[in-house]
Amino acid sequence: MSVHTDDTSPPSTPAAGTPATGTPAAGTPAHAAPPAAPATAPTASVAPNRAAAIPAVEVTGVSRIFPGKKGATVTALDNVSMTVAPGEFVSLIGPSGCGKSTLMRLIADLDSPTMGSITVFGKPARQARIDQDYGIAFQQAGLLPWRTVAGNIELPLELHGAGKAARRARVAELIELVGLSDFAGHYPDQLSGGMQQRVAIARSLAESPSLLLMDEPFGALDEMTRERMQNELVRICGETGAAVVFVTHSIPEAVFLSDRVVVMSPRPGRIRDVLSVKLGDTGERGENLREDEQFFHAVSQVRELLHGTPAGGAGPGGAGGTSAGGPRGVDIR
Ligand SMILES: Nc1ncnc2c1ncn2[C@@H]1O[C@H](COP(=O)(O)OP(=O)(O)OP(=O)(O)O)[C@@H](O)[C@H]1O
Repeated sequence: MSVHTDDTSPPSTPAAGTPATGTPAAGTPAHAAPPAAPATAPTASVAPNRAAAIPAVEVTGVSRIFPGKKGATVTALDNVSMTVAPGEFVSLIGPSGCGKSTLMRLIADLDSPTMGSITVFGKPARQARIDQDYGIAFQQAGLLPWRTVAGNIELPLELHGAGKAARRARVAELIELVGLSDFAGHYPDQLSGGMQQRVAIARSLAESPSLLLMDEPFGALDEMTRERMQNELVRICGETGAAVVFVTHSIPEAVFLSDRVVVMSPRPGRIRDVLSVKLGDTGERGENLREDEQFFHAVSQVRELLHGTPAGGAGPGGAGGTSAGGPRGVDIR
């Protein structure tokens, strides 16, 4: 997924030195099973048992239309509605150009919807950005090369005026959380890509956000490192209780990490379907899950949905079609 060069730097990740190109990522479980949603605009909604809580993210009827060439327009998103519960991990998956990054950027208030509204913990996206209510992790780690691991992680705390002692204590905690205790004094160019990504994730967690926006954070990593990072992300989300909106092109990654997978249609981006993937609480999602039959089953379901054949066999307009009837569930607990 791409983020365009007119982007501003991510809000809660230190702006300085963060490339203008990149992609976001991130959370924990909640299982969606909204009753009915309009067939024309499937809605990824919050699970009934969380309905009382203020959603981490609420996207309502959002469209984003960009000016195109010669007076034409590009509809990147068309009437998208989606709710992410506190502590829930939701992945967005869909063909290239379907608007995943656009949606992320709107949630992060790096861009504004043409129509519709977005709230983060009940606040307008703009206010949530000002209040630093979320952390962002991008495809490129975006670390400052002249700062050490500790210095990079510390930056958002420094920028927001935290005292030295508090910063040091928090940085030590975060470095341990991402398993880089032996590398606190190293510089980014002394680290592997996976280690740099862990630094970026630690930095995005510095201010203990209740929401992480992650746009293909592991996209540039080799498969083994990527799986290790996924395991770590599950563990971190379990420990912090953060909600996560996570963009990926990898179906197994989405299934492994998520409570729900939101499948988007080709441009103009709409929510085609929502799959509830209940593959266990964070503590239960270990390596063995990747070999589990239910995991493969969920992967197949998402693949079918992506190809436009809803899981369950019916076409998009059929009984088992879009999430108008609620997300499908795969539950191996
Ligand atoms: N600032 C912009 N100006 C014009 N068109 C844009 C702009 N940003 C995005 N678009 C268009 O909106 C559509 C969605 O782009 P977006 O980057 O959100 O897709 P994506 O799903 O993230 O793609 P990918 O998976 O390839 O990264 C694309 O057709 C893109 O060209």
